[in-house]
Amino acid sequence: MFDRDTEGVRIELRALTKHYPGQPAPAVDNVTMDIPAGELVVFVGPSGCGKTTTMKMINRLVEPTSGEIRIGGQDVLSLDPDELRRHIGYAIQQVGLFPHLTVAQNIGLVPKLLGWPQAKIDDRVEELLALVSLEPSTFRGRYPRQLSGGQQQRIGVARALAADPPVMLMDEPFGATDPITREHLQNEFVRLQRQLHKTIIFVTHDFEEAIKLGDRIAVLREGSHIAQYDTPAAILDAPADDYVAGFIGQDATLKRLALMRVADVPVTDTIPDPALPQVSADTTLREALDLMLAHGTDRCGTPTGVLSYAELCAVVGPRPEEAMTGDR
Ligand SMILES: Nc1ncnc2c1ncn2[C@@H]1O[C@H](COP(=O)(O)OP(=O)(O)OP(=O)(O)O)[C@@H](O)[C@H]1O
Repeated sequence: MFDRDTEGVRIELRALTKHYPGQPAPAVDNVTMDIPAGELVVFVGPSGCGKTTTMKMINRLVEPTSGEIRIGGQDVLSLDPDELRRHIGYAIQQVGLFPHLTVAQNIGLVPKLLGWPQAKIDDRVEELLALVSLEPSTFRGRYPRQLSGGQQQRIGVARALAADPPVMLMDEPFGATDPITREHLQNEFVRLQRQLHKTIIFVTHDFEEAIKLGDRIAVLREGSHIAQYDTPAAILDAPADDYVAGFIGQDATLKRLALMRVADVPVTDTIPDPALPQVSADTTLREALDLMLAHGTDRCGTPTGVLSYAELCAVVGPRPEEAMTGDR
């Protein structure tokens, strides 16, 4: 199988099509796309455009009508589907934890199927619970009904990571949580992916989530046709057409701030001021701006000094619409 290495491998879709029987048009129509090794690619698009169908063909929960899928160069359609699924992490909104199994048993399910010795499974469960910020001694023996929605989704992500697959498919995995929990899970997930370098396809309706998590975003139309496939910054700077611009909405500048971190901005005032609200190097500029607004100040303390509102605005430069009406 393609997972001799636990870091990501490339995924290639070639003329991939799914026509469900009895439907007038294909749900996925002739899609060709490369997902680079170790990158997180987000599929965004309206309900029914074929995001889930595209994803489910990759782990063969849905059989393609035609086309090719390669993972790490290997032809997926020639592999045994059950065997394939044991080597691809899969996390979904409904989580799908088994109610009669403990957290530890749920996480250990795939490693057990793969024949890992129990001691190795136990170690892995401990490691994964810590990774998703749940105290192992508190949570390993609990049943899913004894967890909050956000905790269940973390277990879902831990379970998908259990056998250290190079490829993860994630279908709105944080969808069922409130905005604060969701933001927390997203931040943790960004941190995790920086360490793990999996190849991840992540489906969401939420363009903000796509910007925050994606190395690249595929904006999809009906039939999974690709409207634009590029980095978040490139899409925000130059949306391919009105359809893509519609996803970005009015606040492109704020979204660009969410892409940058405090560490990206050189500050001129390098004298620390502990009286100011403080941010870390990893805080996004959007969060730094929110903090300034919440404290009614135009400055905040950073690990290297003081960041001002003016410096923060300067990094995003002119807004795209201003740039377009500039001196041309
Ligand atoms: N098993 C099925 N049989 C027939 N049609 C289906 C089946 N599953 C999905 N479809 C249809 O295929 C199209 C694409 O569905 P899909 O679930 O892939 O879209 P999606 O973009 O993931 O939508 P959502 O964001 O609402 O989950 C829809 O028109 C849907 O009704």
